Amino acid sequence: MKHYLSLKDIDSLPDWVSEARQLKEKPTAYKNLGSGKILCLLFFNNSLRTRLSTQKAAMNLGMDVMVMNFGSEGWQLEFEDGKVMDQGKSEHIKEAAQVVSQYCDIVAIRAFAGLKDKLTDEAEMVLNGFKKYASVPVVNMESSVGHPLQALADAITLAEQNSKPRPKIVLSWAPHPKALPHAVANSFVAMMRLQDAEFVITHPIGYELNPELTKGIPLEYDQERALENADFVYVKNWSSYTDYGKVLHQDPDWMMTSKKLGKAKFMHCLPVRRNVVVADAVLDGGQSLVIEQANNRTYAVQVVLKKILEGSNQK
Ligand SMILES: NCCC[C@H](NC(=O)CCC(=O)O)C(=O)O
Ligand SMILES: NC(=O)OP(=O)(O)O
Repeated sequence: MKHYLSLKDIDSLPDWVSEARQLKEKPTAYKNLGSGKILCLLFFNNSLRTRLSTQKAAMNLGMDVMVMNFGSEGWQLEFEDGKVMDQGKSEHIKEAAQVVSQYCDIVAIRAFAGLKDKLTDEAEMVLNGFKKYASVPVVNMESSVGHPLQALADAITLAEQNSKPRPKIVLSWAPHPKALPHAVANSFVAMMRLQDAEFVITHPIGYELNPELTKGIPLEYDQERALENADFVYVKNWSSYTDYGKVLHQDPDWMMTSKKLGKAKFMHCLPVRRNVVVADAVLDGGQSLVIEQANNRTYAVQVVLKKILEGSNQK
């Protein structure tokens, strides 16, 4: 494997999950694999988990890590071909990606959706720009349309917590004051296609995800009905896809509560707005898996980095 850009780069999810769980047992078992290798993390958006878990995973593999925040520290990058660069953008992706490649062995990138223009976001300019012009493997740390490291971590958490042959898993939309991207929900849906589970999506009318990604998956607009007999409830806000990037309403009735959750386990990628997305009692109770999900981010990205390092060592 060269890049890790989406779940399509996983050849066998069960194998990767089991390898990640082995790494969790003995995190420094491959300390020599990354020795002398450098990972460069480029952030165009904020992060807590992705940044620290990726640094930790790289260190577990013996790699050195460099981090750069483009939002506040880097030059503003231009992505358009043939552009007359006489405005605010100082550097073109063509030079930036080639230069960064000279300083590291793997580059990992976070660049969220702008949520202004669907076509621009779906073009994945930042990730694809690096993929095109960088000469080192590229890892997606949440792009416009996907968060495949989160989905891999969630698959690890489900494997650890599930005791049924075919659990019922519900992806439930929640209210939020800001317009948020579709990336986490999209990758969760893609990951669920690789699971043996009864999977249902629930959200208010107008919050349908990209129909190409959700084709064939049951959608239930009645949240209460969707949650009946659920084993796992994955809660997440996203903005409208059809009325692109808009917050249509913030219906507080969609917040996850202990009553609605019933006996199910609660999942969320974090960061989460307490008492808007989910009630305190759920996060503070024994059915919440959010802290373990964040823990598993380390082993998800560690398995990705390990596979890239093993691949590049074979050359
Ligand atoms: N990587 C995890 C989620 C990141 C982002 N959430 C956020 O921006 C929430 C920010 C806030 O609550 O202000 C998202 O939904 O894609
Ligand atoms: N879940 C997640 O990606 O968290 P951060 O945005 O803090 O990295």
